[in-house]
Amino acid sequence: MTARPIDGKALAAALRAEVAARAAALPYRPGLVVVLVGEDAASTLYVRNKERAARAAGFESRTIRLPAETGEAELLSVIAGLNADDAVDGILVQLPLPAQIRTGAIIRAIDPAKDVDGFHPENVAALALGAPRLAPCTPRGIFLLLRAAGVEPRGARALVLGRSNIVGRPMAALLLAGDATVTIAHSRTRDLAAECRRAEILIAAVGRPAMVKGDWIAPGATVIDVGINRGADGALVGDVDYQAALGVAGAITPVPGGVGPMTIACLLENTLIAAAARRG
Ligand SMILES: NC(=O)C1=CN([C@@H]2O[C@H](COP(=O)(O)OP(=O)(O)OC[C@H]3O[C@@H](n4cnc5c(N)ncnc54)[C@H](OP(=O)(O)O)[C@@H]3O)[C@@H](O)[C@H]2O)C=CC1
Ligand SMILES: Nc1nc(=O)c2c([nH]1)NC[C@@H]1CN(c3ccc(C(=O)N[C@@H](CCC(=O)O)C(=O)O)cc3)C=[N+]21
Repeated sequence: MTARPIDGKALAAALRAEVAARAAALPYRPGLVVVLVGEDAASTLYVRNKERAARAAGFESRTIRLPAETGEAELLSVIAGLNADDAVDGILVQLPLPAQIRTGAIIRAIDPAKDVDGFHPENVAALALGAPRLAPCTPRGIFLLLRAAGVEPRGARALVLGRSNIVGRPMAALLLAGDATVTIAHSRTRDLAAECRRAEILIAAVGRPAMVKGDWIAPGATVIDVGINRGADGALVGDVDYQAALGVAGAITPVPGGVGPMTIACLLENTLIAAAARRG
């Protein structure tokens, strides 16, 4: 048996086209601003992809690039300016931030109505209470991928590998809101392989190249690979041993071309949602 690949690139293109059509019908252009502090290679790539997608959707899109040595007070004042700017519907501060800046202080400073990452405590709380407002883009994109692949979370045993604030935790909350039976595994989990093997839906978000082996996967399971890692040859590798998984899983997302493009499409969708809520 060969697993069915889930084409995130195609689904993301469809969602982006839908967002562009909805944006074209508005009497204003939705505005998205990305703030990038320093020059982390992966972040630079992501920011470029995002800017291109936002422009193609007809958004007003801007990237503010600040030097790596920027202080917290300086970044807070940039955010205050964006909060006050009526043309700005969405603010995304690219993570990770340099060590001299407290990430929590920055996230709390963003107007929750413009928090298109869904990382502000108010938006996190809404999701935790089962009534998501602006949901984090990667988990939201994964949820849409599952739906498009015809995978029903309701009643399914789901395993989320990873508990970060940007992927693992919100992913678990969304799956729970979708009536899955959710387990969260992490670096202190005793028998990772055994936990994975029980899952009908396996979401890998650890940041370890090809850590999830073929024999960790239940036959027929749906495998979502969030990992974006650089292999020895510089190529992108996911968190799952893709070749091995193909022979066991029922469906699987590739890297690249799986979760990543959906993250960007959902960022555009969140910006549209934020704009509609702010501007009516
Ligand atoms: N495609 C996309 O759109 C996106 C992709 N990514 C990618 O997804 C991956 C994860 O990102 P992110 O959540 O930010 O990463 P973090 O490093 O913040 O979190 C990793 C999580 O994995 C757990 N973990 C790490 N090593 C192990 C191990 N050996 N065994 C078990 N658990 C382990 C950690 O456990 P503990 O908490 O115990 O330390 C932690 O909860 C990365 O490759 C990242 O590049 C991220 C965002 C978007
Ligand atoms: N505030 C904040 N929000 C984020 O959402 C956020 C962040 N910080 N920091 C970094 C991670 C990582 N991330 C990715 C998004 C898209 C791709 C992506 O487009 N990937 C494509 C292309 C990759 C390529 O061509 O190299 C793919 O997987 O097919 C990857 C990674 C968002 N993140």
